[in-house]
Amino acid sequence: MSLIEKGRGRPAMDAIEALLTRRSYVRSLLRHPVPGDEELETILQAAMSAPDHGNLKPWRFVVVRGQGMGDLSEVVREIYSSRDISDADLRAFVEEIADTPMMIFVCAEVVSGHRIPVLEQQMSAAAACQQMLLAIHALGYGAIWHTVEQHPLVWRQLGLAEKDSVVGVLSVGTPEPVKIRPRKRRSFTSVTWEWEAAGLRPWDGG
Ligand SMILES: Cc1cc2nc3c(=O)[nH]c(=O)nc-3n(C[C@H](O)[C@H](O)[C@H](O)COP(=O)(O)O)c2cc1C
Repeated sequence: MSLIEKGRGRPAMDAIEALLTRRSYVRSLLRHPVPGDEELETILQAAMSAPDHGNLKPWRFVVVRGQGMGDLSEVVREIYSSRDISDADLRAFVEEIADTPMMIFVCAEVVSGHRIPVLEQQMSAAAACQQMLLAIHALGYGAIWHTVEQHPLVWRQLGLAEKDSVVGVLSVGTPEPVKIRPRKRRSFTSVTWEWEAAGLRPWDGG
């Protein structure tokens, strides 16, 4: 069975269908089950196929699941407890993290001073993030990409140096089916042009 055929007891989605139907889910809609070890390996391997100038693989993935989510929520509590946030909001945020079934941090672990600029390396890591989102969706799970604040506690826990960045954290789980509607997407035509010698022509498919 090929990697792409693996899906929770059923064939994984066709690639084009996965591209056209991927959507994000707010954390509160993500439940257990999470991808098992074999599926997780497929997701992580998909990330390794991201475009990568210089073949640097300038990224680091950190999977957080099980008790790890509780530990992570305590790190969040420590960071936010000194901030201007009410006890109730802090408690809700910490609980939201602890209740998230799984997270994957996607970090750009860049090579400084390389002929490949750091920005390109970071973009590669972002492409790896998107590869994971698509694989997660194709395997029948849901996810959302969130920004991560640069904080020494987080950097230490993720094993990052100051030059590195976190391009995002993916919250992963099984979307609660009752509340899910298909996403309406704008047509590509409003943002696409055809090159012509006389100037760009709005895309009309001709
Ligand atoms: C780099 C990046 C960072 C993001 N950070 C956040 C975030 O911190 N919070 C958030 O609500 N959405 C964030 N988003 C947007 C969501 O991941 C998601 O794309 C958005 O809710 C639209 O949903 P869709 O993916 O179904 O179009 C981010 C997206 C990207 C690409």
